[in-house]
Parts: sequence; structure tokens; C-alpha cells
Amino acid sequence: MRTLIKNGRVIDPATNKDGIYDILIEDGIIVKVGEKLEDEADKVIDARDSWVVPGLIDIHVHLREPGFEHKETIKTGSESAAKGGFTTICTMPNTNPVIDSEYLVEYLNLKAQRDSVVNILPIGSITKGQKGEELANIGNMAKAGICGISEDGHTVMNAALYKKAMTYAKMFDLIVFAHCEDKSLVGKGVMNAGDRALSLGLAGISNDVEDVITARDILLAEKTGAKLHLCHISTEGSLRLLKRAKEDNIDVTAEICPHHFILSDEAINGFDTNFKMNPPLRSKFDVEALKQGLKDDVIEIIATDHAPHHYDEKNTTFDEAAFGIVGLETSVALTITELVDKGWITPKQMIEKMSLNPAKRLGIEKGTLKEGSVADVTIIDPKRAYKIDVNQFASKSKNSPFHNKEVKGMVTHTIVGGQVVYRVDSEI
Ligand SMILES: NC(=O)N[C@@H](CC(=O)O)C(=O)O
Ligand SMILES: [Zn+2]
Ligand SMILES: [Zn+2]
Repeated sequence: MRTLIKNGRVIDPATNKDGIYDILIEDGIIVKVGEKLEDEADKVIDARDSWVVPGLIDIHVHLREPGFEHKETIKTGSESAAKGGFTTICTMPNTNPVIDSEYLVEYLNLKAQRDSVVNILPIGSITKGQKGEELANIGNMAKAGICGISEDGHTVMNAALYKKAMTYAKMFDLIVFAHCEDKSLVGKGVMNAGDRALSLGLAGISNDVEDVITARDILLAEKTGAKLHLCHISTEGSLRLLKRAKEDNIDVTAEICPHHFILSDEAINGFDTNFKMNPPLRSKFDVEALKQGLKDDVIEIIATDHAPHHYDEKNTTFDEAAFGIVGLETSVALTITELVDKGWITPKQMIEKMSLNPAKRLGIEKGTLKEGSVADVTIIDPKRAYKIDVNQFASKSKNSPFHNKEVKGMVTHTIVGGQVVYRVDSEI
């Protein structure tokens, strides 16, 4: 089976390519990248006026299966990923049961093989049941194929336990995905602490809730040598700590989610619970600092923290509603509209942050279109304008604060291992 992608603007930071090239895929492998290829093919995709980029990788996704299938399943979540242009996703372990043993990792891998249209790399929990008391069997989960460990949704507050987990992570070459939230400082906070929280009469979450744990985790990463990845950073303080840590050659990276570089707490009216997530939308000062961090490449990764919740879990007061928003199907358009088109980052930086850098961090041979690679490819029409409509999402959940937002940039094709798993204009 041969597929030829013609006339697209190939952006492949790994090989320093940015220009009009054709790509020939044969039996799931990229066999040729060149100008005006004339090879015979079973399928020809015309990518004129589009970007052809290495399949996007989202290293922070919640699929909710097993246990919360009313929010999302492996099947619907993977379809949502494909529609968003992602060919590989890392899945968080805060399911029910929590992914804390090799048996559950094996179950996930089997289920993914059967139901998923994209590559899934599971993340195991740090403690059993994410209860923060006893370590999960990290070594056995490593053998079963996890890419990292995380207590996402919570922080392991016991520093001694966490340090031990980091030592294991180092031993098994796993990434520690850190959710930085000090439990003793957060109280009953539901949104950023500041004027808006005061005027709405809602309990605030101060920046130090995040910064204190960011600092602790960086120090423990330095001590243990573990690879630390800071999830969903939202504060100027985290950014400052990250920058210093990198200058000190500590093995740390960070991701940012589109909502944290686009929206501030001023977008919150107290009624629309789709603006409630953890960490919360911060001040304009934080948002501006984080955009600069993206521009300067201190923040190397954009992830979605796709956190689907059922309508009923959001259709309540701001205090009561679940934390989290969906993100897989809006990330490309939001990044193009808010960062690329506004001159904060170049298209090349966008592809680095959404494909090459996550691949490098995970240590996987993806994130490139170089000849010989597995054909995970995303095609994006960067000029195509539309209004985000949550009712069009493939995800089971619709909890997005970006409903009705005018954006530019549409994923037109998602190709996984040479197979077109999503095409915009018709069902496959
Ligand atoms: N981000 C969120 O607000 N929620 C996430 C948990 C998390 O990522 O911490 C969830 O699982 O719903
Ligand atoms: Zn988290
Ligand atoms: Zn998360």
C-alpha cells in the first residue's frame, strides 16, 4: 500500500525542513521525502496550502476508562485525539481502578490495541490507588510498558515517599509527571486568588499553591537525577523556577495547556463552569509571562490536559463543579490562532512543542518525518477559519470554555502508521 502526500508545506524541525515537498508512504513507513515525486501510489492526498507535519503528540490526556466511561472511553478519546491531529497520546492513571499495577497496564494496552485509532502510552500512578500512602509497583509497571509515573489530579505530599518514587523512576528510566498543588495551601479554593475571586465571593487558589511544589519537585529531581516533567504550569513563579533549574542543568521540562496561555481569571463569570480547571486560570500577568516562556523555548511542550467531564458534573455551581476541560480537538486551532498568527511562536516552534519535543522527552522515535520513520503524519490547513462547536466533538464530553470561539487552523488528515484514521471532509 502506497500513499503519496503532494504539494504540502512540510515542516519537520528534526531534519530542519520547511518547504514544499511530497512524501511517499509505503507499508506504514515514510520512504521518500522530496520535490515533485512521480511515484505511483494507491492513494494521493493533495496537501496544497496545508502544513504536513510529524504526527502530533499529547503527553497529558485523561481517557477515563476504566471506571468513568460516561465521561470518555479509550475509543471516543482516541477518536477525539485523531480529530485533533494527535497520533500519540500519554494517558493519565486517575481512572477507577487507578492504573497502579502491571495487570492494569496490560489491560490498558490490550484495550488500546482493540479500541484506539492512535498510539497510546500509559502512565502509571506513583502510589497505590493514588492514595499517597504506599508506592505502586513501579518496576513491574515499567516492564509492562508505562512511559512514566504520575499522581496527576493530586500531589504526593509525603516528600520522603515521593523521593523514593523518583529514585525508582530514575532506575527504570521513567518520566515523573508532576501535578504541583500543595494540599495544605489550596484549602477549598476553586479559582485563582485575586480581585475576580473576591468579587465573585469564591475561594481563591494562590500562586504559591503551585510554586511551592514546583520548587520541591525540582530540588528532589536534582537530588535523585530523575527526569521531571512539570504538568500544566500556570504561574510566573513556576516559569522562573523552571528557567533556573534548566540553567542549573537539572533534568526538567514543562508543559503548558492552551487555556493557560489564552485565558485569565477575568474570563470567569462565576456561572460557566467550563472555566473551572486545575490549576485555575491565572492573572493576566501570569499569562503574559508564560507566553514569553513559550517564545523563549523555556516551555518546550504544549499539552492539552484533556479532562472530559459529563454534563451533569459541570451543570452545577462553580464551587461544586468538577475541575477540568476537554482539549484534544481545539489545541491546534488555538495554538495557531493565539500563538502563531499573533507572532509569539513560529510554525516550526509550534511543531517542536507539539511533536518533536514531546517525542524527545519520552525518548521515542517519533516526532519526525525523516525517511525510514513510521508514518505518523498530521495535515493542517492553517488558514481555514471556523467557529469551535462543542457539538461537533468526537469526545463524549463537551466541557470546553472555547465554544463559539472564532479560530483558524483545521486538522484535515491524521495518519497513524500509514493509515488515515481521520479525514475532515468525510468519514473514513
Ligand atoms: N486538570 C483538571 O482540572 N482535572 C484533571 C486532573 C488534573 O489534571 O490534575 C481531571 O482528571 O479531571
Ligand atoms: Zn494535574
Ligand atoms: Zn491532568
